[in-house]
Amino acid sequence: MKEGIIVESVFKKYGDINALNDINIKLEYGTIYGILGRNGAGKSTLINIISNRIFSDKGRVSLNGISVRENDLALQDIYVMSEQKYYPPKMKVKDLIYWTKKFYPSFDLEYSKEISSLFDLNWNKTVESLSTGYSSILKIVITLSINVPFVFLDEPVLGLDINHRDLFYKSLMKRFKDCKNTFVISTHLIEELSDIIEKVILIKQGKVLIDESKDTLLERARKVTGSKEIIANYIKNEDIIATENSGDIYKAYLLTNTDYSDIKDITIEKLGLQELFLKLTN
Ligand SMILES: Nc1ncnc2c1ncn2[C@@H]1O[C@H](COP(=O)(O)OP(=O)(O)OP(=O)(O)O)[C@@H](O)[C@H]1O
Repeated sequence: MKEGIIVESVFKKYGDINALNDINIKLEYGTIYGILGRNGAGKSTLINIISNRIFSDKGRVSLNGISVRENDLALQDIYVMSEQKYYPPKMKVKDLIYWTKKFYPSFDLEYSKEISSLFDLNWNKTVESLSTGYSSILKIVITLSINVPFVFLDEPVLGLDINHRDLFYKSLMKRFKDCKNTFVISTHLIEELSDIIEKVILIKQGKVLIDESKDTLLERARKVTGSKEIIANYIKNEDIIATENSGDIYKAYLLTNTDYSDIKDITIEKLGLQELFLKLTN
C-alpha cells in the first residue's frame, strides 16, 4: 500500500524564530486534512517545505518513501494553490488556463469550464482586472482542476463572500467524492470547514499539538461547568486545556474519554472545533 507523504523530524528556523520545531506527520491518500493554527504558527512554512518550495534545516519529507527534495517525479503528485502574484497580471484567464494545462497534463479542462461557470468566472478577463474575490476564485478553479493526489490550499476562501464560500465548500466535497484526491486546507475559518475536514493537524508555535481524526477529537472535547471543588475533584487526572472562573462558576475544558454524565451538580457540554481551537491556542 502507498504510504503517502511522511514528514519526519522537520525543523526550520528564520534567524532566531523556530518556525517549525520537530514536525512529524503523515498525510494519507484520499483524506481531507485541516491544518489549523494561529497567525505565524508555521502552517505555510510546513506546506512550502512539503512541496519543496523551501528547504528545511533538518528532517525529511517523503512521498511513498522517496524524498521530495528536488525530486520532480514525487513533486508531480503534489500541487499547492498558488499566490496571486505568481500569475502574469496582463494574461487573460483563458490563456492562464491554457498554459496551466500545458504544465500539468493531469489538468481537467472540462471540469475547469464547469466550475468556472458555476462561479461565473469570465475567461476573457485579465488576471489584474479580477476583484479580490474573483482572484481567489481563479485560484480555486485552477487548484480543483489540477487532478493530482495531494492538493494543498492555503487560505483558499480569502476575500470570498458567504455565497461563494458555500459554493467552494460544496465544490470541494464533490471534487473529493469524484477524484478522492487528498486535500490539505489551511484556514482561519474553522467553523465553516469543520464539517468538511476528516483529520485535524493543529500547529502551535512550530509544533504539532493535535494530529487526530476530527470525530475522535470532538468526541473527547468537553466543557465541564460547576463548583470548583466538585470539578477539581474529578478532573485532576485529566488533560485540561483551559479553565475559567467567574464568581462561583468554574469551567474546565478537557480532552477526555471519561463519561461524567452520571455526576450530579456539573454540566457537561461538547465543544465545536472552533471553540476547542480557541481554548487550545490561547
Ligand atoms: N521568509 C521569512 N523570513 C523570516 N521569517 C519568516 C519567513 N517566513 C515565515 N517566517 C516566520 O516564521 C513563522 C511561521 O510563519 P508561517 O508563515 O509559516 O505561519 P502561518 O501559520 O502560515 O501564519 P499565517 O496564518 O499568518 O499565514 C512566523 O513567525 C513568521 O514570521
